[in-house]
Amino acid sequence: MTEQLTTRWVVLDIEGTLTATSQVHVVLYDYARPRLGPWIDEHPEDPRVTEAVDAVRAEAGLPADASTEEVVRVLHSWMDEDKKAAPLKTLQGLIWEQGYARGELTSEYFPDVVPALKAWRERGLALAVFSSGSVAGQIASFSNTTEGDLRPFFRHHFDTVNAGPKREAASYHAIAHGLGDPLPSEILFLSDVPAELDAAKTAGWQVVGLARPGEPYEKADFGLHRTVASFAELEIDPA
Ligand SMILES: CSCCC(=O)C(=O)COP(=O)(O)O
Ligand SMILES: [Mg+2]
Repeated sequence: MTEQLTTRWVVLDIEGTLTATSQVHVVLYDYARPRLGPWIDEHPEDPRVTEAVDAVRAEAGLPADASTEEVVRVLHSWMDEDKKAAPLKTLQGLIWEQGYARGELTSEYFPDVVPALKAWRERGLALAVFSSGSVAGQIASFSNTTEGDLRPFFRHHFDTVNAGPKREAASYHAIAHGLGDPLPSEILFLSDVPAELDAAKTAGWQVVGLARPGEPYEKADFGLHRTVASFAELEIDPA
């Protein structure tokens, strides 16, 4: 079934919406896992790294002088449980940035994604991203994809640091402000996670859930939210 919508902005989640969850949990997490310890030890002067490490220690209840090994043990356990903790996302993003720049990582999207993004842009819609992945990691991931460099597609990037938690309405108010304060009803959020859709809806946004076949949220309870299995089911006109 086709869902017809009218909007100015389309804000997109990444994992489970643009890309398969396995791309993040297997490809990207496996790339980051063995590199976390060396990255921390090799960047003692980088405030992004030292602040993230301090934040891990604090959040995990480790002493302020806990070793890299202890910090990495916590980071690995967070990846095992897919905890979307900001300091983990910061460190992963830096490592992925290098991986994409070196050509060791290439992003792959669901087949319906890039054709839809192109069509929406051609229609004059503006695109932005809101993901738990850090802004640096997001931008890097769009730089080297199986379909080329997609960075020019997106006007804004938001993460849990510059916007806030994905399951809180306040984050969507902050994003709307970052987009230049369009009417909330002129922003459409696409995500696979019902709680994220709830929060965006509370902020007055339009929302559509992605119930993609084979993905963890395929059979989730989306409540009253409209859902599609693919972007091909979305027909979006500019407001
Ligand atoms: C290269 S972006 C990596 C995405 C990521 O780390 C992540 O946790 C995705 O979460 P999302 O909020 O996009 O579902
Ligand atoms: Mg998601």
